[in-house]
Amino acid sequence: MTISSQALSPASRIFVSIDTPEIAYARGLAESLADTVGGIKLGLEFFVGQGPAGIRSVVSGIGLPLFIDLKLHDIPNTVAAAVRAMLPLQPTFLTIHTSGGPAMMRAAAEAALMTDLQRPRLLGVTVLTSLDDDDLVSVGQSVPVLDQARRLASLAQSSGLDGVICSPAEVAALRADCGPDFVLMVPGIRPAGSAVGDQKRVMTPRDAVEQGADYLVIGRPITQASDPASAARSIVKELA
Ligand SMILES: O=c1ccn([C@@H]2O[C@H](COP(=O)(O)O)[C@@H](O)[C@H]2O)c(=O)[nH]1
Repeated sequence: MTISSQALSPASRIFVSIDTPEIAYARGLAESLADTVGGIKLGLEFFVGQGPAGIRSVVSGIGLPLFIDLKLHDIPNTVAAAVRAMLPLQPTFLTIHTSGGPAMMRAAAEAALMTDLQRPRLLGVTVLTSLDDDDLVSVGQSVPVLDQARRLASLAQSSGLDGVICSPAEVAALRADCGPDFVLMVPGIRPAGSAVGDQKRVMTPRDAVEQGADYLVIGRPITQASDPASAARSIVKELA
């Protein structure tokens, strides 16, 4: 599917990351942000706590695209089976790790087609935004983050994925490498003055979009704010 990033409204670029194991809290956040953001992301913390039924409870009737961010990483047969198992939830986006290799990515891409409904778009995690060059050295990947992200994004594209997760710092290079239709979904977003926490490669929302990001994944700067809807509106305003 071709996506024109320029056609996206500021609000529709924002996937709010609801990271909690609590179903009522997650549902409350989804309801309070439904008019302000473009999508809901639920990841490992929520899925381990509440499973598929919990996901249904949070997004039912909210009317926003669902991004299930489980970052699958296993042998091809197992990852493909997990992708198939997620299809009834009708996610718009799913994640797998590109470091699982081309066979795993191809198997996941084939599995994503096994639905009569709209197929999910598969995104590959390149280098986690919580890592820097020194972290890659410590796990035996002695190349700069940028080079590793470019390598993994190109591998993801040739293996049939729809896009990747990358930090804002790599967006411009990956856009040039992979073209306008390859989805760049970007966490590590921090409005000016907000706490960085465990993230290492960060940028403001506006700078990330100016670099060429299609979608922004934003968690704590919205969900931990005293007024999450107001925090989300400020970010939309910054992007407008
Ligand atoms: O490289 C990655 C991949 C995924 N994430 C996820 O995005 C959100 C970010 O939350 P913040 O609170 O805005 O830091 C979180 O769910 C991560 O699991 C990422 O940060 N980096």
